[in-house]
Amino acid sequence: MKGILLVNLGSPDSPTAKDVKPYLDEFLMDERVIDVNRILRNILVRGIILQTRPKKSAKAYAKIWWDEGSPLIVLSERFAQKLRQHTPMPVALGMRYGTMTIKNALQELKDQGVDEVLLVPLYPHYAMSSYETVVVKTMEEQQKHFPEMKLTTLPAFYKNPDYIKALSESIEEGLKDFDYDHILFSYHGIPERHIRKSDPTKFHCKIDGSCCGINSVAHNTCYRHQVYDTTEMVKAYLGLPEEKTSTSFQSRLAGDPWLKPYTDYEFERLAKEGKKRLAVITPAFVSDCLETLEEIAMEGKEQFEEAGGEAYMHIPCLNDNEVWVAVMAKWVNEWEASGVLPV
Ligand SMILES: C=CC1=C(C)c2cc3[nH]c(cc4nc(cc5[nH]c(cc1n2)c(C)c5CCC(=O)O)C(CCC(=O)O)=C4C)c(C)c3C=C
Ligand SMILES: [Fe+2]
Ligand SMILES: [Fe+2]
Repeated sequence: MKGILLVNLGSPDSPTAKDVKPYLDEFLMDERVIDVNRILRNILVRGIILQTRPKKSAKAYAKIWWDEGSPLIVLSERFAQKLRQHTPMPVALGMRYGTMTIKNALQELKDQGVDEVLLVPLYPHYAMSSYETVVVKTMEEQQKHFPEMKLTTLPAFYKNPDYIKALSESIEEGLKDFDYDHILFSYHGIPERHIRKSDPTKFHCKIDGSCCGINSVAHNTCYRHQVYDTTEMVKAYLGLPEEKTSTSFQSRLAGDPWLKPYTDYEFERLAKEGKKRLAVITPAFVSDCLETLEEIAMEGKEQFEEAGGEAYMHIPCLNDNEVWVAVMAKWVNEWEASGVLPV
């Protein structure tokens, strides 16, 4: 029997430093997230970052935590629950980091008689620190614990017309009562080095957009290329004027150069340029989470208003939006019926 495994990033069990620490330890010790050799990663993560970050992150989590738990987990569960109503197949939900493990989710599917799994990384874009690490971890767990299971993976859906339609319509809905001067597409950042590492040709990606018009196999794994494609396709779908939109990258850690422009600098630039009413969308995330609810909806608002902005709105992620659930149901049900995956 076929079944569906949804995988998102994960969250700590509670917004306390005690629970945030082991979660961040697992997250940041992932070689695809902090991609230096193991010894250096140990020093960097355990010797430096984890000395102070858990307390700071726990405070941020406490600001967005819901009675039911972490927004990312609750919203992913709601999405899974709605998807179950649209497909006859068993649907399980696992997280790349934390206690809701991929192994347990695979076990849940096995217990329901599933021997053929479609893995759905809940990320629209390919990055080694998001999509790729989910695929690698799931393959490891499958080979180790469920060798009899067959595993297929949904491709990154950043330019799939059904996804673009669902995302665009959700943005349109979010904007219906907000008269905006500008829409900022803010994506999670990654170190520039990750772009070069993920380029199979080793020479295509120039990290300035000059390469993106040249057809290349590199685009299949280029996060920067893919997010700009999403922005352009949404702009085209909604007929948004060029001068009223821009793209930026949020959530960087100190150290190496990350993809630019940085979202926090953009808040200041846009406000100073007289864009008084700003809408922000965050399409790197399918579910609202710490990075959208705290960094963008709370901190971002403050930064924009301090720089002279007057009105600010964060448009929610797709979460358990009905159109989005129907799109995912269409993709998984087509896979069940004919083995065909969306492109
Ligand atoms: C080297 C560090 C990081 C990389 C690279 C990175 C890439 C990346 N992350 C997401 C999605 C999410 N990240 C979230 C939180 C988060 N991310 C990092 C670091 C990197 N992410 C940290 C340290 C944290 C924890 C919070 C903090 O201390 O600031 C979340 C939110 C999780 C939640 O519980 O709500 C998401 C989602 C993507 C898509 C991505 C690469 C494209
Ligand atoms: Fe992150
Ligand atoms: Fe390119």
